[in-house]
Amino acid sequence: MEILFATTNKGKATELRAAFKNAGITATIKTNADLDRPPVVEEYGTTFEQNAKLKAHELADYSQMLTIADDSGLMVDALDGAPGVHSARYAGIEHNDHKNNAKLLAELGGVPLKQRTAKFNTTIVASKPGHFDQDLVVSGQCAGLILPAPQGEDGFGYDPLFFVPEKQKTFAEMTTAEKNSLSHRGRAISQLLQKLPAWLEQFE
Ligand SMILES: O=c1[nH]c(=O)c2ncn([C@@H]3O[C@H](COP(=O)(O)OP(=O)(O)OP(=O)(O)O)[C@@H](O)[C@H]3O)c2[nH]1
Ligand SMILES: [Mg+2]
Repeated sequence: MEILFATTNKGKATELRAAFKNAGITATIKTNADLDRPPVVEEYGTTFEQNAKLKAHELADYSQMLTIADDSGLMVDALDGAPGVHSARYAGIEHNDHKNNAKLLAELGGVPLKQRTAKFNTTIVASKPGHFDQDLVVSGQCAGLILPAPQGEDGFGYDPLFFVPEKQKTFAEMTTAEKNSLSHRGRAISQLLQKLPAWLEQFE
């Protein structure tokens, strides 16, 4: 089986491929980087589900492949849920992980650790070209704390700041397998893998 993962984020692709492999699924996972001039999707939705559907539908139309897309974000309680659906472009137009992390730390300046609670969400949508009214939608969450300084070298995005109390580690201090075992994305992917076989059957 060949699946397109409609993403430009290499970290997401690494985690999804590892989770599929760990579950014994032998699908070939392609991403936008494997396509010739893939469309750039404008993520103008106001929810994770809307943005995941925008990515899945545009790339499914373009590639005519079975397509999944992931829209994720970090919700920080002391910031009233920001950056939320705007997590990728938190630092503005010229954003990158480093600038996003710096902005997050600045916004949380002076807030004590106990009040730096946050939650990650991943929503994944699976879409079949021509059948967008039958999308499969799953989500996963993970709770943690935003540290006052980065810790760890692995992962991507806000990983060095996101501390998971049960493990006493940030996501950036975990292996891919360990992060997948408890992360928002890992949980969404396990929902996806549970539901995918029955969802695919309706198209046979
Ligand atoms: O610390 C993190 N651990 C994660 O597990 C994680 N997953 C996503 N993110 C960040 O949150 C935004 C999502 O935006 P997003 O869903 O639009 O993704 P993206 O724009 O990077 O790629 P694409 O899939 O849209 O092409 C981006 O800034 C990502 O870097 C994470 N940060
Ligand atoms: Mg994006």
